[in-house]
Amino acid sequence: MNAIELRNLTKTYPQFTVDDVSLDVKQGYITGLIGPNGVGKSTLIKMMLGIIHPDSGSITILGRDMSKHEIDIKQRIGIVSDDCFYYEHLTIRDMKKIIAPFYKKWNEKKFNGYLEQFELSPEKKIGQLSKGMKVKFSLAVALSHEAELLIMDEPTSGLDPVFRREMLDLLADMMQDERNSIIFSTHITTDLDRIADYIAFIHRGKLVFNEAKDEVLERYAIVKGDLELLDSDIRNKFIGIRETSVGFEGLVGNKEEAAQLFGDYAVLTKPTLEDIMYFTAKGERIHA
Ligand SMILES: Nc1ncnc2c1ncn2[C@@H]1O[C@H](COP(=O)(O)OP(=O)(O)OP(=O)(O)O)[C@@H](O)[C@H]1O
Repeated sequence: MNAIELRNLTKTYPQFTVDDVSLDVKQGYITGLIGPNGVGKSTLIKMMLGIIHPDSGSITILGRDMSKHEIDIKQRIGIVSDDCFYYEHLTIRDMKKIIAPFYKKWNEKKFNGYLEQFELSPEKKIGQLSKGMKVKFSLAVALSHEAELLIMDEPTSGLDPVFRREMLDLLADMMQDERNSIIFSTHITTDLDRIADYIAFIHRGKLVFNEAKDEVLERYAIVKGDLELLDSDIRNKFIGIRETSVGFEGLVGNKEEAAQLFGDYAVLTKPTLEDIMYFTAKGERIHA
């Protein structure tokens, strides 16, 4: 079963299009949504949350059509972002009084526990919270109403390393219940190395792939070698390539094919998610 099903989603801005994206977010797993700046990650997430509406396509969340059941769906999802549209002039306590009655399964004890754990004072005004504190507050809200699905837009970008680690542990705890799911947009790919099961890679408004992280890391390879190995046919085999005066380093999407092609003449290594993002952006080629 899928926690989220996006089908043929398209949204056009004057200078940018989310272009026919279909994506399944599997229930029971953590999916990382990765991609360089400005490729459409936030636009996709805002569509999932009903904040902006697609020009065409459909969004099904927890088995229900988002365009018809937004209020019911939002009972069951948690939203984590530093941009949560809370009222800036209210204190955390007063904001909670507005939010809590909306949720049928609100757990006040849990919420107060998270405020304490995250060192958030209930007296503090939302407008005075730092970026990281806003993320902590929205995480406290998300974890206090038994959300089955967390939708998180760049949740770790404003967080210090200590809380980042703590947050990843909290997410891992949530995943103990196998019905729960998380989608998590970021360009801090090391967080995903740690916790993601699936990786959805967006580039220039298109989905490049959505695959199990381990399979992605097995399928791609970094190839390093001398410049004399390169001619135009060989260059075309690379998704992205960086050439210097001493040699080249590039990303290929088929490790076996590259191993046959280069034999002992080049060195093949396992890429990181960051390598995949970097070379795909550099190569500017969609290969899905
Ligand atoms: N309301 C809008 N009107 C016009 N263009 C927009 C609007 N919102 C976003 N865009 C454009 O859509 C593109 C994608 O933006 P989006 O915020 O989805 O990217 P992103 O992948 O989340 O980037 P980042 O990692 O930098 O947060 C950008 O070129 C942005 O300028």
